[in-house]
Amino acid sequence: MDFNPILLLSFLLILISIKFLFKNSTRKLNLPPSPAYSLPFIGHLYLLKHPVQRTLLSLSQSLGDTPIFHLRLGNRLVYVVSSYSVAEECFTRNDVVLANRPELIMGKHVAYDSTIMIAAPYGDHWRNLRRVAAVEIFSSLRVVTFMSIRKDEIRRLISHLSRNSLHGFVEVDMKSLLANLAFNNIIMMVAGKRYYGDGTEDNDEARIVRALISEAVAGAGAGNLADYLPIIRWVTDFEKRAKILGKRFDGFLQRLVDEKRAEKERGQTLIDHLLSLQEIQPEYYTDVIIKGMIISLVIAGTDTSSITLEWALSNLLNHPEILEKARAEIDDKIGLDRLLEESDIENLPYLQYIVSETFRLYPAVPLLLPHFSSDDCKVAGYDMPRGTMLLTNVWAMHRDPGVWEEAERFKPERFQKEGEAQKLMPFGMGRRACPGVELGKRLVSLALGCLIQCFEWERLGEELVDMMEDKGLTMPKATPLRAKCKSRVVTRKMIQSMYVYSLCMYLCRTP
Ligand code: HEM
Repeated sequence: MDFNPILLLSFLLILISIKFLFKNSTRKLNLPPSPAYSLPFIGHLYLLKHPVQRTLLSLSQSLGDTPIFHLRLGNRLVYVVSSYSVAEECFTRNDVVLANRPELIMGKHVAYDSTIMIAAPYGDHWRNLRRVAAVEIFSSLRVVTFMSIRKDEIRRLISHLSRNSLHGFVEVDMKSLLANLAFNNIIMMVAGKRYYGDGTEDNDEARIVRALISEAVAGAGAGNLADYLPIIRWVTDFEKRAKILGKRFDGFLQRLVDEKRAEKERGQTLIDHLLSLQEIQPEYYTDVIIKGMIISLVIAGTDTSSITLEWALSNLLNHPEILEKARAEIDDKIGLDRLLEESDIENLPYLQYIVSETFRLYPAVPLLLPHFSSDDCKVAGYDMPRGTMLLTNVWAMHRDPGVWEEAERFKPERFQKEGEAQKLMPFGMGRRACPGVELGKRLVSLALGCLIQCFEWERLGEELVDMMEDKGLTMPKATPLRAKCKSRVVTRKMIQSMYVYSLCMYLCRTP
């Protein structure tokens, strides 16, 4: 090939001008502080250790307790916010600009090219998904209609726990039982079927689906190197695994949709409603839209609720005096003749304080989902260029000693003070905040209240329950919760009434 010096010179000149322009444009920007030593190519990625929320808090402390700082993570500019007031500014004044989501590998392969509600960019398509979900799942009417599902699933959990615990303490694996409760609850709303309980625990599909959810949630966290460094995509099998996961998830979702489609009459589940919409507007309500809606709810609504319950129960086991106080409140207001109902929750302030304190110290999504700026904006007086990823360290905000007295202590009583709950942000804020707040809070409060009312609880031994967190998008416990429980008298009464009810139903049906 001929060597052309003019071409080479022009190429070098272009490179120098691009570098000069880029330098000039970034020099003018007033960026928030940043840790020293951003290495070539990887930037600050070498600092990102698990659990990421703890690392990010240490970094903000090392920069003089700054409420906002920036990191260069591979080829991304990332802002980290750890103060309520700056987060509030992001999700009020800058809410539209920051309502976007960054493109992540899991989003591409598991979330139908980031077209599903949790991952979609801000715009008409996302607005439409939220509108459909608001009508079909999150409206006050639907939340009340689904109450019978929550109640039924919790009764089944109690009945399962009581099986061997009527006459003494038995050891139970609470992590998987709570995960089953949350998953059944969602899938009943979505498809009208349940996967766990009734002796179906060993059902192959149930085990596969639980593994799929765990893998998707674990791989979608903010600490995933492959999302920042293209080379990691090439040299590891992360992307290949994400593709396989996406295919397997899709297979499960398609089966759910096809099962419903094959039924002769349309029922009242979310899939039924979406299939009816598909008949009217087939070009918009495609199977991908329906499957995307289901996966959004399954991923966002399962682990979040069950993990919160696991943390709450772990705290009660480590603080028996708080557990006793909660039980005394329930016994006093409801007694031992009937099971706690959702309508009782508003009369159980101490139970509500325990739930709020769990959301404070153990927010299920510690960094919210990542946001992404679709335009230049200003945050806390600093410039935030278009294309910046925003991580909101809610975990750190909820432990800020300047905001919370004895911030590290599990102390539900703090919420007696009016206005304290308004300082929490476990569901995010603004346009992109969690639409499942009401469903999540109701399930967590009712399930926790019933578990306190129906059982005595003990730790496995003298040792406190381990309270370290594992990695992922949500904040699972590093050590899954196992505990000992023993049925109380109210449980026996509930089981007897369930038997009587089943017997009556059987006799009514028998000619
Ligand atoms: C204790 C329970 C729950 C917690 C702590 C929780 C928390 C959150 C958080 C922090 C976000 C991200 C907000 C942001 O990025 O700014 C979120 C988003 C979301 N949550 Fe929840 N959630 C819970 C339960 C649920 C339930 C039960 C459902 C559905 C049945 C649900 C559906 C969603 C959806 C669809 C999104 C994505 C919203 C969007 O991007 O437009 N969540 N949730």
